[in-house]
Amino acid sequence: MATAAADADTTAAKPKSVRSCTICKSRRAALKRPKTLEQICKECFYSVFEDEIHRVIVDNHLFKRGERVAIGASGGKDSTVLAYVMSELNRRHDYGLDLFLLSVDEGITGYRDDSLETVKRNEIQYGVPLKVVSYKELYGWTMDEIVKLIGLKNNCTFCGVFRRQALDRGAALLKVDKVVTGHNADDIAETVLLNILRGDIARLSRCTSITTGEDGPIPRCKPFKYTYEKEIVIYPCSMNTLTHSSRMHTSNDWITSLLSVSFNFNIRCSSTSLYFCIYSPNAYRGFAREFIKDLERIRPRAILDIIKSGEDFRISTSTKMPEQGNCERCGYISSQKWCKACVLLEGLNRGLPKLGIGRSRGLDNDRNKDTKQTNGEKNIQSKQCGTLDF
Ligand SMILES: Nc1ncnc2c1ncn2[C@@H]1O[C@H](COP(=O)(O)OP(=O)(O)OP(=O)(O)O)[C@@H](O)[C@H]1O
Repeated sequence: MATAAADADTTAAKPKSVRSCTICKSRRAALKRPKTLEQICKECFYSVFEDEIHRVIVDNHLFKRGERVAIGASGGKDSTVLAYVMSELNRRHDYGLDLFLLSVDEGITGYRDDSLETVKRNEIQYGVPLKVVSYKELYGWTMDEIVKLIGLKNNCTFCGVFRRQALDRGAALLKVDKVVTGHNADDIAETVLLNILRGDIARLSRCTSITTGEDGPIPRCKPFKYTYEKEIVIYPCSMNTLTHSSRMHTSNDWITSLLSVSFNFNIRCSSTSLYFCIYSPNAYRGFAREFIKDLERIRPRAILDIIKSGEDFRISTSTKMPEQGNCERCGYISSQKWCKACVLLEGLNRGLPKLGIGRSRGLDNDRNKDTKQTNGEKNIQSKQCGTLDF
């Protein structure tokens, strides 16, 4: 009778087929590239990963020589890898950029305080100066205090609105020309999907742009627009002699896989921020994320295809987009009388924290409808969606 042990012995006795790297054809393949499913060696993975990002930067003319660029650094995996890759490429290809790390401290105990320690280490490791701005100093409130007042529901709205503005304010203090963020291909595909599910045409039309905010105070770029999240996770490992289990490429448990290997990388990112924010139940985004991960398992190209679909959406020429002006209170860019941060702050300070949450409530009630007809034109306004975009 065959036993499990005997089966295991037979399997162990089978000679393993040794594949060579499909790129260099000489070294042994060490991993299946998540984006293309090519079997490649670590060295080739390391260089295609960086070369693709370099090509994205060059082909999209993301930077000009001499520009000052702030890297939005949360201490999480994406922005930590971004900070490393940006400083490497800047040096190797002589972009001539002045790089800075810019962190927003939302005041979330046990989450951001831990990841900020990582950013402080990165400042020293990569030799890139760091600026930290906090919600407390900018708005008088920490997220801990806001959550205490309003509870978990809707807190992402406050955090997303405040963070976007805080990054702009920090960037202005640093006098930078651009901000880069670690939004990756998975994030963008998720956002496309969510904007479709919400019918948010205004955001859908801009969420796939590699550079946004050119009409605002400081443009934002996403050099990882076509970079897969799984590859961002593998990249630090490929620099070392770590071996990856195939599980890492197959499901969401790559996070667990990553945490289970030694964090002895050149790139150190905070393990706390590998998980979602402690205040963010974010169920809706969570479903979209899971859906995209499922699609990716069946067909890795799905992520790029969703981004492509988002890029190819055309907004009807009779649709009037919101006109940008300035907040009458703080001067920040706004299509309303007051910017969203001022509306939310007014609510917090008046003890009416729900003021300004939702699609048509708040100070600008009458003016804040999603759509209204003006001379036969459909006027589209963005809906609140928490931390979704920058
Ligand atoms: N507190 C922050 N300070 C500075 N930049 C931030 C902050 N939070 C987010 N960002 C920027 O926005 C990007 C996307 O943020 P998001 O909250 O979606 O985190 P993420 O996808 O987990 O990225 P990361 O792994 O870098 O935290 C980050 O990669 C970073 O560039």
